[in-house]
Amino acid sequence: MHSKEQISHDEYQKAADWLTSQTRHRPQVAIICGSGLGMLADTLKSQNSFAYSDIPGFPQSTVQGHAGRLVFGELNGKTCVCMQGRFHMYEGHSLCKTTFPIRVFKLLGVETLIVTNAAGSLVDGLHIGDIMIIKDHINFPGLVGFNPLTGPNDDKFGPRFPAMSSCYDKGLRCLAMEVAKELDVAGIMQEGVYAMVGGPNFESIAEARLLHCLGVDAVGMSTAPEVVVATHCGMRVFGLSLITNKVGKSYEDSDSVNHEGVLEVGRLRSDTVQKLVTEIIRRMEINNNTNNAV
Ligand SMILES: O=P(O)(O)O[C@@H]1C[C@H](O)[C@@H](CO)O1
Ligand SMILES: Nc1nc2[nH]cnc2c(=O)[nH]1
Repeated sequence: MHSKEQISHDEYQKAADWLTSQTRHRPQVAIICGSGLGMLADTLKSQNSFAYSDIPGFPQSTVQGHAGRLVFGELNGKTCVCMQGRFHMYEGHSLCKTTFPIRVFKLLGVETLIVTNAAGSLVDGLHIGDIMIIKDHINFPGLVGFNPLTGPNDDKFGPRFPAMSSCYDKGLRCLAMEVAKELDVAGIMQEGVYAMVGGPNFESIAEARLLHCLGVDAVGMSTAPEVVVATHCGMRVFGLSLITNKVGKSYEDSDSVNHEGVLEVGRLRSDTVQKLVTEIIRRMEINNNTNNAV
């Protein structure tokens, strides 16, 4: 599935112009809700929401737990746009379609992207229900050429060869830990490395052992392409993985993971994730003088 699909600048612009004509909100922060974490969008005040099917160029969500709505609104003094449902490579979307909303957000003036996901833990220190602040990622599809930036570079968004050595903003990671301490949830939070695999199957035991050997703390099926595209166009990025399951590394393990279980942990922890993100957004500094539109 090495997609050659290209999306022109005009197509991103068309979606951005349509949204601008439909809502008075001009978002500074975009939030992507992971599996089972869609209720984050419900916290926005003065909401305007749009079904993905109504937005020019948007793909459709096909996964349970991903509603398929873009919600605009205010959160603790910041204007936000929330993806209630994301797109995954395994749904059959090309990677440039999977990441289509990110460039639309850029054109809307978004400066900061907050990504959330559900992920399986590969290490002893990360338990079900813990929240991992993403420090770095391994983009497995990207390493073998499945990258949303493949194809002619759109210089209006960013450079041909973008650096990825500091894509998860350090200031926001420190802020998240401070907030976690104040909310008394620091005990379930730590930084770690997220790896994206293509999915949709969960890991075999041998794959889990390989990921563990490679230094992966948590594994999932999303996020890295979104972060690559956001970093390429100069956005500040913050990411959280909710640990929904342990990834079995022993042939003696009898537990096996399933999507319903993943969604259930999302529901159980939604309140904590919501409080954390809301408070981080409240304290986050926004550079109002930056005109990010390209
Ligand atoms: O959208 P995210 O990355 O949170 O979803 C994860 C990966 C799969 O889509 C699904 C598996 O249960 O959860
Ligand atoms: N690949 C993968 N994705 C997940 N999403 C939630 N849990 C998991 C997991 O164990 N593996």
